[in-house]
Amino acid sequence: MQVFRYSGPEFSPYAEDDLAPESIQGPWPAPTATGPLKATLQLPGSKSLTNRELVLAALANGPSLLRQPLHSRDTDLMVEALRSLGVSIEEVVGAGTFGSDWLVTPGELEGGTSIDCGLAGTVMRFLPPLAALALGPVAFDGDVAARKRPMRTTIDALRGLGIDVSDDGRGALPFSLYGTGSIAGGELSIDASASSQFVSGLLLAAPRFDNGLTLRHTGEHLPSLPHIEMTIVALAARGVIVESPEPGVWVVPHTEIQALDVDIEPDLSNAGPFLAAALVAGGTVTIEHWPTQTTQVGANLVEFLPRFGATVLRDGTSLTVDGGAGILGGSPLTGIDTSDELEVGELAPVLVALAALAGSPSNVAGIGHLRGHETDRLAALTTEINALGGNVTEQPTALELEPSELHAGAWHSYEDHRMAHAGAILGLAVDGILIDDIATTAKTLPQFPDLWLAMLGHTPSSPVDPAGF
Ligand SMILES: O=C(O)C1=C[C@@H](OP(=O)(O)O)[C@@H](O)[C@H](O)C1
Ligand SMILES: C=C(OP(=O)(O)O)C(=O)O
Repeated sequence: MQVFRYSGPEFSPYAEDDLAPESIQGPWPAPTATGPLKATLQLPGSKSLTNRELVLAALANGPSLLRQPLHSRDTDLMVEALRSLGVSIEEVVGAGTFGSDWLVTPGELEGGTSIDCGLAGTVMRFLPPLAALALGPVAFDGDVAARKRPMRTTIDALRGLGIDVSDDGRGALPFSLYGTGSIAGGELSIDASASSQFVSGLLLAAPRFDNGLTLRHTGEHLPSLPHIEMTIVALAARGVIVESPEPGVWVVPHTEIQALDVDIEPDLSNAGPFLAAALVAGGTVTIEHWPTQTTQVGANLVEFLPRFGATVLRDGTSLTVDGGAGILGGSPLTGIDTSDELEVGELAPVLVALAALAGSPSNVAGIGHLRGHETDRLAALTTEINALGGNVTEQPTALELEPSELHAGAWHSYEDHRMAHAGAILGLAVDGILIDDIATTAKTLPQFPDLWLAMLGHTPSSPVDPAGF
């Protein structure tokens, strides 16, 4: 078996103080697959669900227990921000494999604080409406890369709600708001075409506005609709019924947000690269605790991976992707053509990585707003795949891919966890891919390098069945 220059720790089920795989210094040689897979994995909790439940628990009418939440950079930033606003969040020993549960006890929201959003869209878009309910100033900033992400809609929305905001006019971080302790609410129009998170952030806080909120999206385009649905379902579970009398309009009543103990589902979008690996290496990858019903966009992998040639099997609460012989076993992938609007934009980097390895052309369309994600994902994917010999044409809102032989080379992650995932997928089939910053996966899955190696049979101490190797 090939030996990799991996110097990270043996897999341990989460070390509280060591979330980032910082022990991995320098470029990470993406391991190639040496045979068909037969791996069974558990994955940590969903970023999107964890950060919604943290916000709702912070605004609720009593304490809420979050079981098996995600412990990662994005969720830790949310926890720290809420604590600094006066919310108590205690670590509680739970039954989860990947860290403690969180007991969230709401308190009176206090301003006079600064919030580090890191590069987390959910922190920078969900927290300002909540922070505006506090009394006093709250400053928002984040990583250098975060200062490029679209925030004008949040800033305009706050002003539309009567909140005083000071910013530098770029429509981006940093900015400060001055809360007066309450928000009247009522009618508000926004253009959420750059991100669904603008809508979700307002809906999450709106039950605490004196008059609730009637929110109208005015732009032509509204991305990531399933994530708005996730927000509406999470609110409903806490007794807040959001009505949508017509597409792009949401009515949130002024009402109490009920305290609720919740189980956080595993992150199905982060299952993407692992399930995709079966199509490249061949064999099977099974994810345990796959929910039978979910609002997560990762559930759509069940629809997309078969279009490349996979078979998907459900067995109780496990989901298995069978890649057959896989590319490495001589079975080429079929390229895909997505519809006009890819609602599951979060999955795009994984789909594009598979498309780059496919034996027929692909068109991954309707992903223009991914230019405002952790990086401009259309530009980053095009640059990196083409640098390896790929044939990607970047269109304003789509990527077109033609089959091409890829070769060894550097893969830049651009501080984007899903770019790192895409590089790892290519590395399964292409020897000599060096990922510059695998540690960036700590944004939503600090265990990514360990789990990836374990899936490939490299760390027998991990919670993976290495049978078949
Ligand atoms: O609400 C959420 O949890 C998310 C919404 C989506 O954002 P966009 O609408 O900006 O794509 C998604 O891509 C992101 O990863 C998570
Ligand atoms: C777009 C993403 O993240 P964020 O929540 O920071 O927007 C993502 O995880 O793909």
